[in-house]
Amino acid sequence: MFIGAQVSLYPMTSDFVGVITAGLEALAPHRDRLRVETDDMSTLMVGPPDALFDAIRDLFAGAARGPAHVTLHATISRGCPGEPDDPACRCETLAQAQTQALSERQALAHGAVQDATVLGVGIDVQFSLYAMGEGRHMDEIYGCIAFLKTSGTFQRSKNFCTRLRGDAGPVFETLHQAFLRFGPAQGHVTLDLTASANSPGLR
Ligand SMILES: Cc1ncc(C[n+]2csc(CCO)c2C)c(N)n1
Repeated sequence: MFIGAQVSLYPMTSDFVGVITAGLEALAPHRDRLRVETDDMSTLMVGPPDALFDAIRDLFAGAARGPAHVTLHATISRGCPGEPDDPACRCETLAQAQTQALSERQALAHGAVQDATVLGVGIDVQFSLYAMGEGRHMDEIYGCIAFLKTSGTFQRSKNFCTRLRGDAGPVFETLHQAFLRFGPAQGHVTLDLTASANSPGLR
């Protein structure tokens, strides 16, 4: 399986390079578990989901600790049939999910968010989970939305997406669990994510 993300920070300040650099510096502890490649548009991260979501969380928290309004956009993908298999992306939780009922996966996801580390950085998120394939894929999406509503980070449902709000720790753990535990364990699942911090619209 191939698991990874293309991630971009968009700081709303003339010092945008400083904010992006602060975010990229926060990736340092994750570079030994992920392949990280930055260019002028985005940063590619490839590796297992736990390392991937911790890295995106710390990238965004690193940028959001300053006073500037900053947004992040990420396209996160697992199991894309067009990508090469990469043993570095192996994930025990995905292997186990194949034999777990939806209710069991919801309970495990809930527990993981309860245990998430609080970072002291408040964020807003809007995201969509896409479980590719045929058949009853909406059962997985509705199961995921039921988990989101009990996660403690749910803000509201919108057309095509869900909004979360709270500390970056539990919010990114909610996203991690949605991506990992819902949709076909060995199939193609993507997550489209926009995060925002320090928005003047909230003051
Ligand atoms: C996470 C992330 N990675 C790369 C870019 C692309 N980018 C745009 S400006 C800039 C700094 C000066 O080159 C970089 C690297 C981004 N926006 N966010």
